[in-house]
Amino acid sequence: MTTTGYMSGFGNEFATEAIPGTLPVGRNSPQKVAHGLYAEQLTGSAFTAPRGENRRSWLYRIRPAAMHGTFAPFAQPRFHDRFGEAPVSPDQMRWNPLPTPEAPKDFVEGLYTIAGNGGSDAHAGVGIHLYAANTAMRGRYFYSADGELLIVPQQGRLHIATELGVLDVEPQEIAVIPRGVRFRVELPDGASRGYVCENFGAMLRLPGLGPIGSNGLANPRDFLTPVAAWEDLDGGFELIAKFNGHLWHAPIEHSPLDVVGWHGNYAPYKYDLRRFNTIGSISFDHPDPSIFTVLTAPSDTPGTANMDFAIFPPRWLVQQDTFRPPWFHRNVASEFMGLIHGVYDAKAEGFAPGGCSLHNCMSGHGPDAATFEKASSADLSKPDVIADTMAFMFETRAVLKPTRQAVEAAHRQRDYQACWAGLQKHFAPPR
Ligand SMILES: O=C(O)Cc1cc(O)ccc1O
Ligand SMILES: [Fe+2]
Repeated sequence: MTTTGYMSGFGNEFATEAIPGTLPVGRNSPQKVAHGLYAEQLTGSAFTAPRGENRRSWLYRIRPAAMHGTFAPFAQPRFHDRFGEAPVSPDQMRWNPLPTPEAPKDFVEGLYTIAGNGGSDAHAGVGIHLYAANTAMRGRYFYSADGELLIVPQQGRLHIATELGVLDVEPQEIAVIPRGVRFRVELPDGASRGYVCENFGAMLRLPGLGPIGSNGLANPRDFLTPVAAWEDLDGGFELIAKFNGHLWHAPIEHSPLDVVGWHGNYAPYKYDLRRFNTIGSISFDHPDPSIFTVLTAPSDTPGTANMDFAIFPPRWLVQQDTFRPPWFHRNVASEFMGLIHGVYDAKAEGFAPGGCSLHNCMSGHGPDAATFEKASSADLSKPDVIADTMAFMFETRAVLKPTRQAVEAAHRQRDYQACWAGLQKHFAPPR
């Protein structure tokens, strides 16, 4: 039964039942569960993780997750963890959008790994994937045991039916599916594309706000977790798993989306990026992009994230005696950027919605020549408004190694570095 609806809050202890009386009261695993269901715990953190980090949910379902056939390798050669097979150069790189598939492709078939680092063994790093798909997943369910999936649709809505409920997301919204949670994606608008960050590290969370105070950036109540929804389907279905860097599939005789009620704090969620409370300088200078962090996945080193997810939303620029767009820079972190909507303020041309760029550790980058010329002579007595735009960045601690298919792709802009070639020498030392 497909119930739709959401519960608000980030990482809350939720409780939801699609049939009243499903959830046991005062215990998790009674001798007999209501309505003939099975109880099953799904744990996303070490059992003994500190309370604030501890994530698990109790699922009350028609059949346990253990019931399926034997896994065999699943051939989808574009989706994998083989980062850096081609030499990893420090070149700045940019790509046009992934072409729309000609043949039918569902979400899993449409995934295309562009870069990554680390892996599931290390519980550190990320896989960065694009997707371009045109059909619903039919009779097919997927999960990643390797990482949680941060899904950023760029074109076309996604109807994501998960074990814990249904998420409907549209471009400028994101969805996060925890490691291990099984789901099916349908495409209400047909041909769809976007970006996926598979986070092998500690789970994404809201950043600390420090002196910003108790409100701002992404506010917890704007995160939405689905209410329980179940389907009771028998048939010859397929369960696809990403496990230890490889894809596997097993026959399954029923839909695994059969959870009638659940409670806990390990669950998928969605967030509308347009709700982000953007904070910036109201005096001078352009702040570090950490001010735009939506979610962060920490590493073992305090303050040095495995991965940060930052956005560049519409905002006012009012800084005085300041070069207002992003400055020229080099960072220890590595930056993968995508554009969901509109134009990005550091790139006048060539960074297309659906496209992406990679600026690795210590590789110089910044505004292109056209943006530099315009911003260095802009009238600062008036505020600028950056409207109708949504870019994002997956920023990682370790070098992002592009895949061979990404380095060799026809849709890679081999002339990307030329965007800085027109920067003039203006040096005029005093005589
Ligand atoms: O490279 C980029 O465009 C992303 C970025 C934006 C910004 O405002 C400051 C630093 C930074 O890396
Ligand atoms: Fe940058």
